Amino acid sequence: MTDRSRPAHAPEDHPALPSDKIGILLANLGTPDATDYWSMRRYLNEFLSDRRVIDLPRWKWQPILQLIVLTKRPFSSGAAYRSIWNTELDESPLLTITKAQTAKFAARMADRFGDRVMVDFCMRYGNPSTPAKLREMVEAGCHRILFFPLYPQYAGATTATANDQFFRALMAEPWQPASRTVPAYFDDPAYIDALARSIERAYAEIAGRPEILVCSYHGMPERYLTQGDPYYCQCQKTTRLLRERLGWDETEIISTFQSRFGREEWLKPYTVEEVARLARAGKKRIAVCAPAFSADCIETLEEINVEIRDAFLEAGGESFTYIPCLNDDDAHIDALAGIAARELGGWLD
Ligand SMILES: C=CC1=C(C)c2cc3[nH]c(cc4nc(cc5[nH]c(cc1n2)c(C)c5CCC(=O)O)C(CCC(=O)O)=C4C)c(C)c3C=C
Ligand SMILES: [Fe+2]
Ligand SMILES: [Fe+2]
Repeated sequence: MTDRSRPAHAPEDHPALPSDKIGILLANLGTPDATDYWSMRRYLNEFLSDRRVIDLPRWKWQPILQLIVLTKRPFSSGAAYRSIWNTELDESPLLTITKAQTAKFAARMADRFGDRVMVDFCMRYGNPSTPAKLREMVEAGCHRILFFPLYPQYAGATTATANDQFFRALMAEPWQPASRTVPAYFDDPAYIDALARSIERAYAEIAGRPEILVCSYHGMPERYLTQGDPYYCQCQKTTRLLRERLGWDETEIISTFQSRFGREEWLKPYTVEEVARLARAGKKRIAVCAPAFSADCIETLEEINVEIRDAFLEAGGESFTYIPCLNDDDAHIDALAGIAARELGGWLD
């Protein structure tokens, strides 16, 4: 319930106003509401019509998207989502994990700042939408909002488009809250430490140490890098900092890029080709982690843990360990809470 009261010294007939709060709105990519053809089509249409994701001119891309991609892909992607779906809650894993992260993060913020801070999450595509969640926060009396895209590495296709959607939603507010966005945290020591600890934990449980750790990042067209997107460089830096924190040498950890979409050249090496090459080069045991994803999703649970695993085993590999994303791991939530507290500087003093 929104806490409303008449401002001090205001006339008797002044409308009651909601209390002055600070909102922290966590944001992730989005996910379909269901796995049937139309739910998948609606989601993919919104996602793949975003010019931050596919930057081709509309006249060129929209006929290909509407007449070719969206007649086929909703079937194949729907089948992939069905294989990982959370049937108990009837939602995608990304949504289940984002809810768990938000609950833990909200508890951390309440411990630190009490009830002046309100925490919620939204998605860039699909539900819960960014405009709907911004409206709820404003309605609850948030006059300041910290918008927090949950992508460790900045990409135009993720961080910037999430921010764009938030700014568009702000345009519709008659009393616009003061707003800040949280920058990428690819080199944040607490995030690197949380990743390192998750890897140390996984390695301690594997019988026979993996010969190499593959850090598989979601890919993007190579052209975006040459046009100035820093994503590739931030991924490389995350891997280097992780290696230094683990105290490993360069032969024990590499960066690769997955999820190629379309015919253009994407960032290389491609994970699916690299794991097969490693197997053919005699590596029998590998581990794979996915530092660009704050939550496990179709790209990790299906693409890495099924397709990329198969590619390694078919090429002669013997042991493939997928190390889950940080999800609602305490060290991850502590890292996110530390970043948020820093970015709130001056608002709660
Ligand atoms: C983590 C960073 C991400 C970048 C960079 C990114 C770029 C990017 N993605 C596509 C196309 C697709 N991505 C899809 C799923 C997806 N992508 C990310 C993250 C990044 N994408 C996440 C977290 C997810 C999972 C969502 C979930 O519900 O689990 C998909 C949909 C899945 C499918 O149909 O296979 C597509 C398509 C492009 C073209 C792109 C380019 C910059
Ligand atoms: Fe993607
Ligand atoms: Fe994929």
